[in-house]
Amino acid sequence: MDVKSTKASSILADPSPMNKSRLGIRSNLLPCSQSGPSFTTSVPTVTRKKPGKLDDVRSNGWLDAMQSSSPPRKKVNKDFNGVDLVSDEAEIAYQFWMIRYPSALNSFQTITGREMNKKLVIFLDYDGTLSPIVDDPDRAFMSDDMRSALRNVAKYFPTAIISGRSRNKVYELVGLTELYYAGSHGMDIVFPAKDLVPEKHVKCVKSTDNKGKEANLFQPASEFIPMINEVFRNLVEITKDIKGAKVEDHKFCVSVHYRNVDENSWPVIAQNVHDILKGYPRLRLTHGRKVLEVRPVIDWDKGKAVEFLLESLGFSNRSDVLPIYIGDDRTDEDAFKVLRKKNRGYGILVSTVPKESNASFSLRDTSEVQDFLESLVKMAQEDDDEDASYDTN
Ligand SMILES: O=P(O)(O)OC[C@H]1O[C@H](O[C@H]2O[C@H](CO)[C@@H](O)[C@H](O)[C@H]2O)[C@H](O)[C@@H](O)[C@@H]1O
Repeated sequence: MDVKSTKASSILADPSPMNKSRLGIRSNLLPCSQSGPSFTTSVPTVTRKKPGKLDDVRSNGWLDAMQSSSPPRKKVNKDFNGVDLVSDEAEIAYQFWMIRYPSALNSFQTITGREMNKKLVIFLDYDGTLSPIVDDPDRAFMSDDMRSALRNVAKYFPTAIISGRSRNKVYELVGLTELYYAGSHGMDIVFPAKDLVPEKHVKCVKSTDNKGKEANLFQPASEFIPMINEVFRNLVEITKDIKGAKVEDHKFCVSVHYRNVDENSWPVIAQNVHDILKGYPRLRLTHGRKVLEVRPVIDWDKGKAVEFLLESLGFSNRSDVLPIYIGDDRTDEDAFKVLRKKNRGYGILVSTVPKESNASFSLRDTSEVQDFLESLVKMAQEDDDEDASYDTN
């Protein structure tokens, strides 16, 4: 489906990178924060079990990153009738922030640039983008309406999901065979056998896709599977007495959730993960939304996965292709950066609160993501109708 495009000006304020060497600690134990949050809060006060024991995670920034890893709950006041009012100040701050990251809904024509005949390629994150953030990661379901919007989008545009979850898990949650899936932050990609294997990535092997058709499988971190299995078991063991902690095995990476852990125990959970990682110099830590993510030290992330998919679908270096990436998490910043750096396509950040990002536009929440996807479908249908009426005239 062809659409047409213009370039929008976009505004970015990059956060200053953390001075890692100043901290004098090993780089794999540092938070890999692509876009440090601008609204950090202080480290929680805890009663130390062992004096000095938690100094590692205090000094290396993990606790600050954990504190700011997900939007705080909105401050709600009551009006005279007891009706909830979200703080005006928060809304004003959000409106100001939107000057820098305009709503993708209000900027729809600019993004899709209908007059330039560009082919859109849609990339989406899963959690927080297609499904709302919930306490239990196993219950992060997509609504039927969202699924239907996604199915329709995929009818018109090549559409891929790039998730931190394992590829099987994200497919299980989405359940649409018509999409491309990249799991484990892009370290597990399946794409149709007819598509191109990017030359520099000879590691592809033959496999089958979700329809049982022949496909190519790209797993750049396959040698890490035994190590990830081992670290998963160690993390399960070390966190088993921390109430609310949950460890997920994503095949090429491991997630340690602390959303349901009492905040006073966050330093303990961080220190435990830190202690385990000391034994694995080839693994590193990144921060997601109330989750610590352990993954291999390889030069691969969601940004690289976007480039890989564009190349394998034959869309690389094509000026008539416009990639759009929608995501809510710090790991999505790698994808936003790729699009921004190459000055092609647009990153759209999903956020209910102001935060620094390499994205160019914003959407407030999953319901706005759904609206955006439905608008894409409507636009594509209108273009089809236009073409049909042109043909019959
Ligand atoms: O890249 P994504 O598809 O966004 O995956 C990132 C992580 O998402 C999941 O965790 C997040 O969503 C959960 C469900 O809403 C929530 O409970 C958790 O606090 C969030 O961090 C998933 O469980 C993780 O393994 C992914 O790494």
